[in-house]
Amino acid sequence: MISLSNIKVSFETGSQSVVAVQDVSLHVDRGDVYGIVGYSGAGKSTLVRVINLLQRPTSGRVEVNGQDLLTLHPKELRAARKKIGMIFQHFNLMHSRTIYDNVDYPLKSSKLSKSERSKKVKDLLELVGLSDKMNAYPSQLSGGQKQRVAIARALANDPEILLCDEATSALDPKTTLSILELLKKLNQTLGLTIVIITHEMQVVKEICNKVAVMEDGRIVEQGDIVSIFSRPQVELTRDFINTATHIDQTLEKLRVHPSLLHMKNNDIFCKISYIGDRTSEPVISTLTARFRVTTNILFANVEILQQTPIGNLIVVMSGTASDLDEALRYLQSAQVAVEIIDSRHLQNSKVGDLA
Ligand SMILES: Nc1ncnc2c1ncn2[C@@H]1O[C@H](COP(=O)(O)OP(=O)(O)OP(=O)(O)O)[C@@H](O)[C@H]1O
Repeated sequence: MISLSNIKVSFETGSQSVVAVQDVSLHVDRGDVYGIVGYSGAGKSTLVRVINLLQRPTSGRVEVNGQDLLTLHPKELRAARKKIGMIFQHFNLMHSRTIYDNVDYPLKSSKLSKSERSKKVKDLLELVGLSDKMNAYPSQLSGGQKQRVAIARALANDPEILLCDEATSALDPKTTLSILELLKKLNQTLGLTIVIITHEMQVVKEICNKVAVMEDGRIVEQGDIVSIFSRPQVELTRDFINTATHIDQTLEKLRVHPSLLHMKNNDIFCKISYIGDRTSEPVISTLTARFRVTTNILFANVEILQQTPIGNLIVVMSGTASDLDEALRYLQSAQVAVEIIDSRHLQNSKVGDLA
């Protein structure tokens, strides 16, 4: 559906040149909900604006739905752009017009009759749950409601793609979830392909089936959400995941209150991660039953991503040195990832040695 190849975007400001996007290739399939995550300044907004050529790349190729956008004439490009809706962090509604008029606005150049247009606007407002706000003005709506209006407006020309530029960043967590639910519904019922850029892995976790992680204008890691969450390859991705799964808050608490660990000589302080329907209980009970290793669970979390459970535990394992070695070998053979955080037993190991 979307294929970006070797995209570079640089901005010339006076004597300086800023490279915002550097050699990015990205492929989004029809029906994907594709997340692009990165900290501020990573180049996400610039990249997403390349998809509808709001930002022309300095070099590279932009293909959308089989069309090479950079070769289109202005009229063809306008038609192609109608099939790509976009929503923004600050909604960008017209404040002097009613909600009805905001949604109707993109239909001005359509071939629909007046009554067809009116039906379309009403249907769209119903789809986003705002039929009763038709005659209100944007200033009379909450942030979540404004974003719903923006979504209805973005859907007016029946786009096949919806680009979301930090669409939930100005909303509280509960409203964020309701907007993500709506996007999920649109993806499932209309088959809408969605690209979401965000600085929150939490958002990606809720709704995306694929994710790319951006840093300094480059994509440093990309793949399906379950692989990325269960086996992140780069430190930045781990940081984002640890924040989204609350692991870093737990580690911070343990750093501040090390007495909570109750560690003895041989003990191993580690993170255990597993994927699929294997639950933590058999793993932990096997450690005790087969290897005489007891496990103190300091934190446990299961995320369900794309119907796949991914479990993370932070534990202290206690036992004799040889029993602990055997237990670690068993965990590895059982496809359970172990990341040593600190270990007196393995004095010289680093975090991630056994991951
Ligand atoms: N029009 C512009 N002129 C000059 N530099 C720009 C322009 N637009 C973006 N940049 C620079 O390009 C880099 C990437 O910016 P971009 O807005 O794409 O990042 P981002 O990941 O979306 O961050 P944020 O979430 O803060 O918007 C930044 O260093 C930014 O200053």
